Amino acid sequence: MNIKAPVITIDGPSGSGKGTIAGILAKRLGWCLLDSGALYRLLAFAAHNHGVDLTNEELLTKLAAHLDVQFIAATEGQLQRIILEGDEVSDVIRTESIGAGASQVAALPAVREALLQRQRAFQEAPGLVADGRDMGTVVFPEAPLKIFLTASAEERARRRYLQLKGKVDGVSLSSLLDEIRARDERDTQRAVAPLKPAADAIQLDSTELSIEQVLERIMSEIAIRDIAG
Ligand SMILES: Nc1ncnc2c1ncn2[C@@H]1O[C@H](COP(=O)(O)OP(=O)(O)OP(=O)(O)O)[C@@H](O)[C@H]1O
Ligand SMILES: Nc1ccn([C@H]2C[C@H](O)[C@@H](COP(=O)(O)O)O2)c(=O)n1
Repeated sequence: MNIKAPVITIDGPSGSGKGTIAGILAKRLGWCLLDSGALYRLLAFAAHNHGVDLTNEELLTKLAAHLDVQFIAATEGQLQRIILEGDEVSDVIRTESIGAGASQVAALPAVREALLQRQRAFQEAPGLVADGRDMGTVVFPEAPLKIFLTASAEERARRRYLQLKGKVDGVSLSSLLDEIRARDERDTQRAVAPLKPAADAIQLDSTELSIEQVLERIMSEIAIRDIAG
């Protein structure tokens, strides 16, 4: 019998805290981590490096199928590291412009299909925490716990501003808010695998919650379902 490892999915819009929560949760549970947005970001970044236009679905699909990428799991003092074609790109793929490119390539159906098995391959024992936009609806529809994490666009822009201020030149709250709204629009309105809560997802609005309060809510849902041993 093929018993699959349990999956906790965390979907939601940009800046809602998915990546932060997924990373801490995976560490606390000792589970694997899938940052699916990183795959779309890597594709946008690789396309830029190889001179592939972000509208060229055929070439992007080939690039997606052959992406030479390595995720190195987080250790005690270090976050997860991402290596693309031999170079560490963990930080350079995090800019808002790569995020916008990722959102653009993510709207192409053949690109999503090319990345599907690569994402499912992360489902390994003892379990997987997966964050993204379609984890609960498309990639892991059988997941025993699905979280849809949101926060107001203003709060998400404020969080992003605090994160980038002092590290990135010329960052402004109003341009971050515009970028977040544009990405929300593209991610929710695309025809294939749009950002939306799965029918059986628990919706959590983190606008007024701290990171620790969000984690507490999720840990109690894990306990109710008895899915983490
Ligand atoms: N509940 C919270 N309260 C305050 N700050 C938060 C909260 N959750 C996350 N943050 C902060 O908000 C910022 C964005 O969080 P994070 O990168 O995890 O969002 P995300 O949903 O993964 O975004 P993206 O989809 O763009 O990768 C980080 O600086 C993080 O520390
Ligand atoms: N499962 C996913 C994950 C990400 N995307 C697209 C849409 C996002 O705007 C972009 C970057 O993701 P982030 O790193 O900000 O989480 O990638 C998607 O379509 N599906």
